[in-house]
Amino acid sequence: MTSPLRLGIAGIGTVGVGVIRIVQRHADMLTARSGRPVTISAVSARARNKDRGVRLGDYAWEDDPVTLAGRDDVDVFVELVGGDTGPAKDAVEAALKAGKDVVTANKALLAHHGQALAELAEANGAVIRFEAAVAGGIPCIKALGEGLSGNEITRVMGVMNGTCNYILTRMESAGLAYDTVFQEASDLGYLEADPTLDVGGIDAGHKLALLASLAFGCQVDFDGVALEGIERIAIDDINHAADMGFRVKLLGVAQMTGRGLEARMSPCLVPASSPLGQLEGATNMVVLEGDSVGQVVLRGAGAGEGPTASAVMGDVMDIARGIRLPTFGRPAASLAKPKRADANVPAPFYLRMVLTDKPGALAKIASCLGEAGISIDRMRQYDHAAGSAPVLIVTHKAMRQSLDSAIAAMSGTGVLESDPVALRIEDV
Ligand SMILES: NC(=O)C1=CN([C@@H]2O[C@H](COP(=O)(O)OP(=O)(O)OC[C@H]3O[C@@H](n4cnc5c(N)ncnc54)[C@H](OP(=O)(O)O)[C@@H]3O)[C@@H](O)[C@H]2O)C=CC1
Ligand SMILES: N[C@@H](CCO)C(=O)O
Repeated sequence: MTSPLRLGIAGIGTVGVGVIRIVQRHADMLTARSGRPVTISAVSARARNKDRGVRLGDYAWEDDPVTLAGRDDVDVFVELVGGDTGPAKDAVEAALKAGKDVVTANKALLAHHGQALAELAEANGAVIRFEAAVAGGIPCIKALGEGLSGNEITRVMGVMNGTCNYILTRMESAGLAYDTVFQEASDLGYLEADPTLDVGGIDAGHKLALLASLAFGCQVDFDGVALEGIERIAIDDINHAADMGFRVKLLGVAQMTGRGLEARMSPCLVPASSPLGQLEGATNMVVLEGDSVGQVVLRGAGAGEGPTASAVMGDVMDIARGIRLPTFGRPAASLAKPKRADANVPAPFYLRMVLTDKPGALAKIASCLGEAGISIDRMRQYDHAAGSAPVLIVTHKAMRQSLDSAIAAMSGTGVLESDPVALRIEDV
């Protein structure tokens, strides 16, 4: 029989346990599909005696993931610890230096160190696979890197943080305030240990940076992703959007423009009738656009034990079958640093603000927009509360930079009671 592919799994939390369950449950099927058995030699985590609800007795134990990565009986190092520094990074580097292939779900690690790790892998004849790092169970890396590799990719988009989509859709369906739903998400265990990673758009930004590298053949450039979180979205924004036929989504968009690579992760208004607009709960959606294929929409679970382990195992199976592709779709040395777009493609914007209710207040705001070259499409004062006037404005297409300078000018008028909320209306 062909020699087995032997895994060393570092991290036996949610995802690691899911991977072990698949290997144990589907041993015969995996062998039949890949032509060789897939086995586990050793595992590593912090707490050796913790009951993880899965059989571990057949596997060697290592306290240190770096030692695990260097074991002679490990062909593929499966990194499911997490974090962009510390044991995850040290162990992945050790595995690659030893010429071992790496499968990881760690978007933070690759968003920050993807280029260096891809170079290290190639220098040592190893491969890195990371399907689980972007949109959990959705095989979007494989779709982009393989199925669509005959296309020039024109745009990639996605709702890639389930927690944020849960919060935004639950606010709308239950009419609840952000803080209330944030607490619900926390009680349900959805939030990362540091919730800013979710609601600040950072986790989804990591994922977008990885997709953009594959899509546009450039180095991973997480610092080039313009990030904005959902913390300032109020139930008023959700309701106004719904009145106009839109939904608010934390949307990632990456596209190559004449000005360079535009990559942003921010709350946007999308048509309620679009596939993205209809995405409910903690589900993810990735939209890929190519010059020959047109638009491809992938929808599925972006997190959780089963879906994420499914993606990890897809990568393991490719390695078992002998499929060896460069980390970001082409040799690392050929990936150039992307030129960052100095301005975004223009779009209409939604603006909500609270003004001091006094004569001329609205005129001052309108003139700030006019002086920045921004034309107003719709404007209304929608409520009144003791001296304050909430106002909603929808602009014609404008550059975000122009809008930001208009908002900066507004803050000098003395009529703003709080910083305006500005949301791009995205053409999806
Ligand atoms: N959970 C999900 O739905 C998804 C997760 N991911 C990514 O997958 C990776 C794993 O996530 P998840 O399974 O949720 O994380 P968990 O927190 O559930 O598990 C992390 C595991 O790593 C172990 N660990 C932590 N520090 C060390 C260390 N210093 N040495 C050895 N082991 C260590 C922990 O040990 P112990 O159990 O003993 O504490 C635990 O087993 C992360 O990169 C995450 O971003 C990606 C997509 C979805
Ligand atoms: N915190 C992430 C987990 C999956 O990466 C989410 O909510 O989507």
